[in-house]
Amino acid sequence: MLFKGGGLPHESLALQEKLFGAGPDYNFMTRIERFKNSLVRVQHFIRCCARYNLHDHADKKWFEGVAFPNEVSVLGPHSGMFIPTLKEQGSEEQIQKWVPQAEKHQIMGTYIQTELGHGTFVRGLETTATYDPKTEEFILNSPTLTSIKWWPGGLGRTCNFGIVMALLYIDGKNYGMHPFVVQLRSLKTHEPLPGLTMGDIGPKFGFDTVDNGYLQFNHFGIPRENMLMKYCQVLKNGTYTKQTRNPKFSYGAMIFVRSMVVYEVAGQGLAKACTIAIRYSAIRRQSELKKSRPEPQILDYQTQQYKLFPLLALAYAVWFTGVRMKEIYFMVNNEIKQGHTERLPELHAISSGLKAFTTSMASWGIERCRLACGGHGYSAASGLPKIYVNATGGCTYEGENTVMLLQCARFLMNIYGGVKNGRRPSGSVNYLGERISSRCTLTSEFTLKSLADAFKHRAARMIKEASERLNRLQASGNDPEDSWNLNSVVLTKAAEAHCHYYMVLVFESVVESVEDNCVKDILRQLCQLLALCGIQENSGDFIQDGFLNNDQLELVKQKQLSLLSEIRPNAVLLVDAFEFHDVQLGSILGRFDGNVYENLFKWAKKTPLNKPEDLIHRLLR
Ligand SMILES: CC/C=C\C/C=C\C/C=C\C/C=C\C/C=C\C/C=C/C(=O)SCCNC(=O)CCNC(=O)[C@H](O)C(C)(C)COP(=O)(O)OP(=O)(O)OC[C@H]1O[C@@H](n2cnc3c(N)ncnc32)[C@H](O)[C@@H]1OP(=O)(O)O
Ligand SMILES: Cc1cc2nc3c(=O)[nH]c(=O)nc-3n(C[C@H](O)[C@H](O)[C@H](O)COP(=O)(O)OP(=O)(O)OC[C@H]3O[C@@H](n4cnc5c(N)ncnc54)[C@H](O)[C@@H]3O)c2cc1C
Repeated sequence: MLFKGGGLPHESLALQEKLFGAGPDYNFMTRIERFKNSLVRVQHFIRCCARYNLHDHADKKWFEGVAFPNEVSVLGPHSGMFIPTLKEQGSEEQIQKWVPQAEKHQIMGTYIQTELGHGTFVRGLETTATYDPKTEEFILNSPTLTSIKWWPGGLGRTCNFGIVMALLYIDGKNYGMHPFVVQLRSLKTHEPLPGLTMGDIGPKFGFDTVDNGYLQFNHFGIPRENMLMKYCQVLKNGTYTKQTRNPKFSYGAMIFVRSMVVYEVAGQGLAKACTIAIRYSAIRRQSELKKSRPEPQILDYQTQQYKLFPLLALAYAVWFTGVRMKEIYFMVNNEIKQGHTERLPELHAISSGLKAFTTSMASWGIERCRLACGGHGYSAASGLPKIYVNATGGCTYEGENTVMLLQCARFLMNIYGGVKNGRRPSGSVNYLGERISSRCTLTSEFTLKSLADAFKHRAARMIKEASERLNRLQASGNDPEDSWNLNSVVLTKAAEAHCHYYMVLVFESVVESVEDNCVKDILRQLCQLLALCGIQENSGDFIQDGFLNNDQLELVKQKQLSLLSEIRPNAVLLVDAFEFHDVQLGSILGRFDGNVYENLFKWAKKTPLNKPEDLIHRLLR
């Protein structure tokens, strides 16, 4: 019960729904069958929302976790981007008009930004929305091949509405990117409206249950009232007005999803993978530790513990960090709504940095879990391939990870520059204003404070060095842009060090807040392991300036190894504590009852290749 709190009743309700628990096996379906199956589930989910009065986004999420295990449905873009953007960027009138229909699923929408030629560089997008005061319409157009919208989830076949990000033109003047509500398909026939060419972009690495799509506009008119006008307005006569505001408000949907992805994608994905790999490692027996003794559980091999327990610690860390990231998002967003925008840059930086840092770590960790399961990990029955292909998408969507780290670094450079000029930083970067000790306080006790301080030292030093290197590059004649590019590897590493410190700090604060001494001790061990592995894997960063010496590094290694044995008795309990139901794991290896072999055999017998099939039979005869 460490995690779930108020979510359980909704999860139990969802688990009672036969359609979610049973049905055809995902692994034996073609992509089209997967997509259709997901749509059937979407419809049932919508009925359940009405039946159980599910309105709150968080309540629905519990349900979705059971209805769409380890996959994204078309409801993701609808409830995660379309509705929040309407709410955040629409005027009161617009919210009244569209949000109730969208919440009742009478219209289904998505977020249409990326184009064939540009995803990362939002200012390079080419779709135009030209205002015509005579008809009081915006004319949407795709002027080039590269301007065709490409990727939006649900666009291919499902959605009948979308929020299209396009360059606003009035009287030949470009006012930059703005959001427009666009009806895409007939509400009667579901056919694309005239002037739109659209469809699915084809098979992908994962995301089989989502129809990521393309959309080409051919001078397609929409009413003036369809530009989202909370912050900027276009009057009937074509006058453009805007509130004093940060132009980056129109990037708000991205900040929201980045903030959610840390928990929903990285935290959940890695925790599920660890659950599967650790439970299976307690079931699987192989080789011998001692002659003539029973084969040990593979979890008793130190090397297996060394593979999996750091990932378990990481899963806890990412989970806690994801919860904290959500809290920060809602807190700062409330401040922004009340006109206090001071913390927007920090929110952008920390959500970009953590989204990148945690999805990369989780993606790497899920693959390690799969490898740790040997041959059976390679089978779809393990559930790990599906978890991996869907979670690793998080490294790319909502801002490619390197680019996101560079956004975080940009903020860190601004803050560090400010500190040099006497400004006091606050929030997640307040340590940049502190005098950081150059002496390492780590002793064999490895208190959480001393470990966090080591990460603080590393982050502060790497940020300082990245800033100084940037200045040197400029001083030696490079312009600011070239200097940035020539320094960008160093900058991404500084951003990672900042995020790493943040994650260790969050974990430490969670441990300190736990009252039950037994739970506290176990979590402390995990937090220590997380930090010690971080030090060892990045040891160069800690010894480069003499902060850590060889003796201390040896202590780090020894403690890491002793923690493996200390964690071993609780390992299975620690993954059980995530409380994933078998339906959510979708894994034979990770089954709660441990009946792995019997069910693998049953599963293999069901595979379609074992069914009588004329052509195969003829070819093989
Ligand atoms: C669908 C969601 C479902 C559910 C939601 C709930 C839970 C989530 C869980 C799961 C999600 C599951 C599935 C979803 C699956 C997929 C959905 C995917 C959707 C998409 O991918 S939508 C498209 C996303 N696209 C991007 O992210 C593009 C990335 N690029 C950019 O953001 C920008 O172009 C970039 C790189 C930031 C550069 O912008 P720009 O060139 O304009 O800025 P500068 O670099 O010049 O910087 C200027 C200045 O502005 C600051 N800044 C930049 N961005 C922001 C921002 N967003 N907010 C605030 N400030 C910003 C920047 O730092 C600079 O500041 P400075 O001058 O230094 O002070
Ligand atoms: C599963 C999935 C779902 C998606 N859903 C949606 C959706 O619903 N709506 C939507 O609008 N979009 C969606 N997208 C698109 C997604 O947002 C973009 O693919 C993403 O933002 C990355 O942009 P890109 O494809 O242009 O990558 P690119 O920018 O082309 O990246 C390619 C490489 O170039 C590097 N690079 C690019 N710019 C820089 C730079 N400035 N500095 C250093 N390196 C750089 C990157 O690091 C990367 O290594 C989705 C994508 C995926 C994979």
